[in-house]
Amino acid sequence: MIQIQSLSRNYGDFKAVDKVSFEIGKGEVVGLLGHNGAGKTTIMKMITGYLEPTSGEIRVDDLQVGRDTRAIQARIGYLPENCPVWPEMTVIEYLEYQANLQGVSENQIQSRVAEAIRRTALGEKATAPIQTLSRGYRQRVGVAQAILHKPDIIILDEPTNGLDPTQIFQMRELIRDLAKSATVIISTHILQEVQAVCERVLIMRQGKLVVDSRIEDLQTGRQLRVTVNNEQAADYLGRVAGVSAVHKVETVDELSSYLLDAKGDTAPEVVAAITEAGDKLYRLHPETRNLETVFAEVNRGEAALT
Ligand SMILES: Nc1ncnc2c1ncn2[C@@H]1O[C@H](COP(=O)(O)OP(=O)(O)OP(=O)(O)O)[C@@H](O)[C@H]1O
Repeated sequence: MIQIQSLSRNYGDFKAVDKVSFEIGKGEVVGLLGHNGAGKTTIMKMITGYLEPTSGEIRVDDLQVGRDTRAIQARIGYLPENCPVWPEMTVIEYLEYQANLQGVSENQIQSRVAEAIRRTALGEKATAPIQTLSRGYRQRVGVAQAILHKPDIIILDEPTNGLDPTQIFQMRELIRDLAKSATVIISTHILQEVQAVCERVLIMRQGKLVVDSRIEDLQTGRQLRVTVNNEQAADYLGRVAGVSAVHKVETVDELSSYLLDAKGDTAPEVVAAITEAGDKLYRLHPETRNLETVFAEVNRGEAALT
């Protein structure tokens, strides 16, 4: 449904987004995860046609951003990072105004606004001026404006930013509800956000896409953590049968730790290789790879798309 091909955006010499490619299928709920400044907002602005790519291509089915930006925008509901809402308008006035801007026909505006208010549980605040709403309610108004035109793609930039735990819970419920009828992309720097609502994660680091995986695939991955008295042990650990990759974690007091991506139980072979190399084994234990450990790998600069 959405195809991103070698997408880049530079600001002067700085590469905010660097040759990113991915595809998102109809109905998927995808989390775009990365620390502040990783390039998430820049990607979302390019998909929604509000920012021009330096190079690369964005397609939505047979439409192309640039050539068919208007038609694509008609299919996308977008909650920007800092949702601009008019403080003096009431919720209903604002949503009617937005529905108008989004090209909803005059005779449908009332029913669309009513439906958006119902889905975002804004009923009791419908006639309140936006400036009197809490941040959680204002975020919901932002989501309500994004769904007025019944988009089949919903893009939410940091939807739970600044919300308290109850509001976060409510926003997640809302996102799950939206996901029943649309493809959803959520950008966040919060792991739990992705874990709570997404089935797939794209992890960005310094403008590059470094992980693209289904969450359940990440969680079944197994790793062995090994500590030996050799800083160069990665050379032979990588040759052990069943070990597909070696990530060096740290060297402390002349002891080096490595994480080995391993298929099945390779512990006996790893011990044999360490003995054969004449090194001393200080620690060896299995670790379950999950979103948290993968994100930590990414931020140590170890994970890379193969
Ligand atoms: N208009 C701009 N001019 C120059 N640099 C920019 C501009 N917009 C963004 N950047 C830079 O591009 C990089 C990516 O920014 P972006 O907002 O996409 O990151 P992000 O992952 O969404 O971060 P955050 O979680 O903080 O919103 C950052 O280093 C940012 O400073």
